[in-house]
Amino acid sequence: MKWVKMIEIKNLTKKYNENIILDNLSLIIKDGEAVGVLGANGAGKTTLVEIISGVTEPTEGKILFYDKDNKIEKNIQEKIGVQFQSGNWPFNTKGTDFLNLFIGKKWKKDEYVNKLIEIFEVKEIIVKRLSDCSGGEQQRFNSMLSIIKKPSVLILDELITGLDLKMQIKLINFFDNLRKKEKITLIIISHIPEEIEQICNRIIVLDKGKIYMDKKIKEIKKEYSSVRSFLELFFEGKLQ
Ligand SMILES: Nc1ncnc2c1ncn2[C@@H]1O[C@H](COP(=O)(O)OP(=O)(O)OP(=O)(O)O)[C@@H](O)[C@H]1O
Repeated sequence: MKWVKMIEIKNLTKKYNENIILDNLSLIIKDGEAVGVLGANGAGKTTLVEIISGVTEPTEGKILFYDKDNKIEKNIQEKIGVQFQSGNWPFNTKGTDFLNLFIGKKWKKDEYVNKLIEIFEVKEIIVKRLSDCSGGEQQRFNSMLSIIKKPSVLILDELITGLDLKMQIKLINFFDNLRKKEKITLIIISHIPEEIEQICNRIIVLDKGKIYMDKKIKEIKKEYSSVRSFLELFFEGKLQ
């Protein structure tokens, strides 16, 4: 089957003052791929996905979606769903306020939204002030919001960090099935190799703002038996 180039990153550099966070990075993500982005704290993972989603401007370089510049085609970014690590909710905001805003009052009768509320177990959470919710509860709500508009590219930043094991298993399976059924393109940042191994078919390892490795999960497993063993060698500095 012929593959389609979905996201193309060309010579991307991001600097904060004189600090180079992303260093002349180029990358192509194909339609329907599930890419895991790994690397140490501060490697530039969140900055990279913030730039892809349009939250942050690059210092240099370009992001193209289906060969179109995202600066010109702003509506392309509406097809991107993002779940970032945490939300800064305005005081007093409830989950239901966000649902009213995103979907309109009709969300109560929307079958898809109600199914998501059930899967993410947020029925009791959305009626509380988000600032009063626990970290894990906010995380569940954030993840649910990321797919509420049925995006064609979904970015998950540390999806399961801070969730209890039951929820971790449930959400990994949910996103894995969603990707297979809906054929969405997934970009997942995680420090949990098993999450990446189950959902993704490719990994990108960032090291100090550069791509250290870009490989198919199949090849990683063949060479190192698992993503965890590969990462252990990487972080111990035992890879060439
Ligand atoms: N708004 C900002 N201003 C200045 N420096 C920033 C800003 N945002 C990020 N950085 C810096 O950029 C670097 C990369 O941050 P980023 O959040 O992309 O890393 P990460 O790989 O996602 O890390 P983690 O695994 O800890 O989440 C860090 O050194 C961070 O301090």
